[in-house]
Amino acid sequence: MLSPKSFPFIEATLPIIAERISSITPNFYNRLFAAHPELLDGIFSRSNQKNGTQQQALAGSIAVFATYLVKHPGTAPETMLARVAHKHTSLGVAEEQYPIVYKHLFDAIAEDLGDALTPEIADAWTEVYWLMAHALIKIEKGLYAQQANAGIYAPWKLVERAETGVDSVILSFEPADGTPVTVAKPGQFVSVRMPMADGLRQVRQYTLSNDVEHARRTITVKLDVNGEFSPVIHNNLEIGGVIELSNPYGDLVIDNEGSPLVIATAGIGCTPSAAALQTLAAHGSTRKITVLHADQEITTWPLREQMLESIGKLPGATLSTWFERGELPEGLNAQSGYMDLAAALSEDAQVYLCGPLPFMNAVRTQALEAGIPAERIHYEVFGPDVWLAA
Ligand SMILES: NC(=O)C1=CN([C@@H]2O[C@H](COP(=O)(O)OP(=O)(O)OC[C@H]3O[C@@H](n4cnc5c(N)ncnc54)[C@H](O)[C@@H]3O)[C@@H](O)[C@H]2O)C=CC1
Repeated sequence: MLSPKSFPFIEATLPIIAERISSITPNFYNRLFAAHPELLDGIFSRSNQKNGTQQQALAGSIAVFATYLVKHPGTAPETMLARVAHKHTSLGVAEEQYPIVYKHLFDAIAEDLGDALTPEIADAWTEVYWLMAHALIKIEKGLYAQQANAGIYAPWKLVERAETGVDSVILSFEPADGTPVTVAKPGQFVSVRMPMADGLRQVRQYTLSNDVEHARRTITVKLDVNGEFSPVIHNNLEIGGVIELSNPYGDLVIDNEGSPLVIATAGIGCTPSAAALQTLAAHGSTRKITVLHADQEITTWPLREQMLESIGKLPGATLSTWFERGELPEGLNAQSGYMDLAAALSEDAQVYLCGPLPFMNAVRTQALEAGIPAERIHYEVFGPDVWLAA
């Protein structure tokens, strides 16, 4: 909890920090990478640096955390902290890195605010930083301790590869050494680390799309021709090829039983839902599940066969689909255009969303307007969570 001494300084400077934070974070990352270029090899994504989403996500999380301390003293933004901690642990972030981030972040703040940063204000924001850092370190230690091994990455061998939808590929890996395998949960992701053409390693997180409870990792990767990572996965990885996968992380997990579920996905955003449906079916779940999926057309829907097979095994599941073009398929409760969530919602529903950001904005608004409280609307964002800040 924020000390009474710091509270008025944070309350008074929150608007100025919130306004300046988006120009402070780019300066912070420049300083950090100048002092620690090794962090660009296998931890930070240079694409997210270039397109600014990493800076936005950091700025957003600091602003959200400080606002929380001021508006709800004694509580913490649990969802945000858990989300950040799961991402950090999938990258191997360690306690020793927090003082390094502190130094460069506060140097950037000092440069930006100049004389306006009095010692009292600096002390108050230092307290905020360490409250957030210690909260994260605690969660991250707990997450590391839950793993079957003490490492960050282990080598995994590609054993199966299949095309799905358009431009997407399902990749299944088996352990390439004796590292003990953590059993994953549906909805979790792994970090994938691979060397790029210039030798620098890059990392991306991919949701497990199948086999979550087995000693096997299956991910589904959509090709982004303008991206850096997915073309390497698509073009350079052949059966027998070995890459590095992290232990599984992610807190957006769907339980076998409970109140009615509404799972609304679009495009490649169906990967967590495909894993959840497969696992629910394997456990013989009788939960009431409304599956909604929107895609460009029937042939562009990735993991379609797997999802339809799982839905067929779930007595409580129903499916509705929306397609922007092409002939509407039979038997899939298909409609033209964008998804309309309203008809699927019941008062006690837990709603899970995953898809491109414009889709999530649209369906989240529909759910809120239909009276579903925000805490029952869960979502997965691929990449830095710029949505949370917004
Ligand atoms: N949760 C996340 O962070 C996700 C992010 N993405 C990002 O989005 C990119 C595009 O993903 P694709 O699968 O190619 O999606 P896409 O561009 O094929 O769109 C899939 C469907 O989303 C729906 N949609 C799109 N815009 C909408 C809007 N304004 N309102 C309502 N519905 C809308 C449409 O039904 C569309 O067919 C990916 O490359 C990825 O970077 C994709 C999936 C999940």
